[in-house]
Order: sequence, then C-alpha cells, then structure tokens
Amino acid sequence: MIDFAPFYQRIAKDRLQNWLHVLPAQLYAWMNEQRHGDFPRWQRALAKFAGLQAQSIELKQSVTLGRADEISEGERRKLENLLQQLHPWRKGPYDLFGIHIDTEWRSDWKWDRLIPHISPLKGRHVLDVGCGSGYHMWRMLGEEARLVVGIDPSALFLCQFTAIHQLAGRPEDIFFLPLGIEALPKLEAFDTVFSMGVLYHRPSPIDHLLQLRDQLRDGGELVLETLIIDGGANDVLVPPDRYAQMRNVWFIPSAAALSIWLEKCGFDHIRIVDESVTTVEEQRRTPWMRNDSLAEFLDPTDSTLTIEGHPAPKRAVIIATRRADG
Ligand SMILES: Nc1ncnc2c1ncn2[C@@H]1O[C@H](C[S@+](CC[C@H]([NH3+])C(=O)[O-])CC(=O)[O-])[C@@H](O)[C@H]1O
Repeated sequence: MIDFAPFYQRIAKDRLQNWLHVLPAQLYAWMNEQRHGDFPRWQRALAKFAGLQAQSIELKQSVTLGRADEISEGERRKLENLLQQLHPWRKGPYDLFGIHIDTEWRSDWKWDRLIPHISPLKGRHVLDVGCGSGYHMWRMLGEEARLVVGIDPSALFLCQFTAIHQLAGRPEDIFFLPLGIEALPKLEAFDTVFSMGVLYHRPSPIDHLLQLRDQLRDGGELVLETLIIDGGANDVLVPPDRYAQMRNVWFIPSAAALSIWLEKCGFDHIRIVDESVTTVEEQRRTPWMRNDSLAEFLDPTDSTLTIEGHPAPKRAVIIATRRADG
C-alpha cells in the first residue's frame, strides 16, 4: 500500500538522484522497524480507500478533492468513518467529497501569511521539512511546483498523506517520506526549502539551519517559520521543562537572534516577513482533533502567558537565501 518505488523512479534521472545512494536502505529499514502500535490498523483503513478517486481537484485556494455529488451518501459515510480512524487530524483543513476535515490548525492561515512574500514556486523543486499530514505540500503543488517532497518522521502523518494522495489519484509530483531532517544527505538540490514549526523541536537549532542550507542549491530560498519571543539579538528562551504543554521544545529565539543565526549559517537577504501571536481561533479542539489544544495550554487568568508562565506562542516567518559561499 505504501510504496516508495515511484519516488525512486521519479528522481533516478533528476538532480535528486544522489539521494538514491542512501534512501532505499533507510526507507526499507523504516518499514521493517516501524513499531507504532496503531500502524497496522491505519494501514488496514488505508487499504479501504482504494478505488475512490476525485474527479475535480482544487489546490490553489484550498485543498478540495471531489465534489459532494461525485459519491453517494453511503460512500460519504464510509469515507468519513475511515478518515476518523486516522484521528487526530492536526494540520488542514481538507474538503473531501463534501466532508470538511476541520483540523486542529487553520494551516491555511499560515499559508496566507507567507505566500505573498516567497519566490513563486512554479517549476521549482520544493522540500517541506516537518510537513505533518502534508497540507502545505498540496498548496505548493497548487502553486505549480515541479516536484514537492515532504519529510516527517510521524507514521500517522504518512498514513494521512497517503489517504489524501489516494483520493487525489496518486499524482506523481508530490511525495511524503517518513524521515527526520537529520537523515538527509547533503543534496544541495532544492530551489525552496520550508521548515515550519520544526526549529524549536530540534535540540541543536544551529545544526538544523545548517542541515536546511545543505538541501538548497546556491541561491535557493529558505522559508523558516518558528516560535519566537520578543527581545533583542541575544535573547533566547530555553524552557527548563514543558512549553505550552509540549515536552520537546528546546530553543525559542527572538527574531533578531534568529536572523543572526541564519547569517552565521550561510544565508543572506534575511527578511522577517511576519510576526503573529497564535490565537485560539487558529489552533483549537475540533471534532477531528478531540484532545486538548491551545486554550488548555494558556494560563486561564492571563492569555499572554502559557500555563507554565512563559510568553504565549508567537511565531515569525523568515525568508532567506543560501549564499553562494555559504
Ligand atoms: N527531526 C525532524 N525532522 C523533520 N520533521 C520533524 C522532526 N521532528 C519533528 N518533526 C515534525 O515536525 C512537525 C511539527 S508541526 C508543523 C507542521 C507543519 N510544517 C506546519 O507548519 O503546520 C508543529 C508542532 O508540532 O509544533 C511534526 O509533524 C513533527 O512530526
């Protein structure tokens, strides 16, 4: 059901062909070592998606696959049930044959904030690091990127992506690989690399920036989105324990500090194009993500603070270019 061979074929004669030296062995090992207890259950659900394929696809303004009248009411109920088996749906929203997957995050809002500022994706090789279910990957395809590759170590997100990919008729210019960024060789081949919501999860943020640079060709563009704090060039928050209930948060710099890190890591034309406080309208509990969400992670008496007393989540979008000598 989950088959990476089409990706190997796609890149065999492409500028990504050097990846073939390591990738098949890594993915073979991943499939054999995949130990998430629910993986077999998700795969069984995925097998039942076979045969259902959208006739109409809209990716430019939203991710909408199939109109409501393309399937019967019974088929829709069955599809909704299968999609619910892949709960929790964090990144979206998706509209599938009249079913609205109202995800925890309004990922479309993040997209709207960055799209006016980036180089047009048309014809580009694009990498989305930490792609989640792949919502932004579909929007990249909607912008006519030539090839979209998303990487994310989560087995659930691979299954969610595979479900959507199946419903879209398995297009051949978009691929999800279940890998962390640290598993990638130095490809120096992508025109645009996105890293959104990942930097604060990395124990070594400088290494993360260097790894992102190593995936870009000279002059390629990095689109970096991450949590920031207010402050000057030397201000960084390192939460001693949890941050907004998240266990794996390491470094939250100010935007000014992040700009300096980028410069040191071989980037120039560094621009902070957006800073936004995350609202409970953008990240919230829904019928498709029934666990606690941002409202429960903030101080109930002061929404400018997290429940641990840190500044509440604020995010920046920074765009930078890989220096030729970087
Ligand atoms: N080492 C790693 N390498 C790659 N991905 C990783 C790694 N570690 C964790 N992830 C993945 O990074 C994603 C971060 S979520 C952002 C999603 C999307 N980009 C968004 O902007 O909406 C934001 C959040 O969870 O705070 C998750 O899907 C992880 O599995």
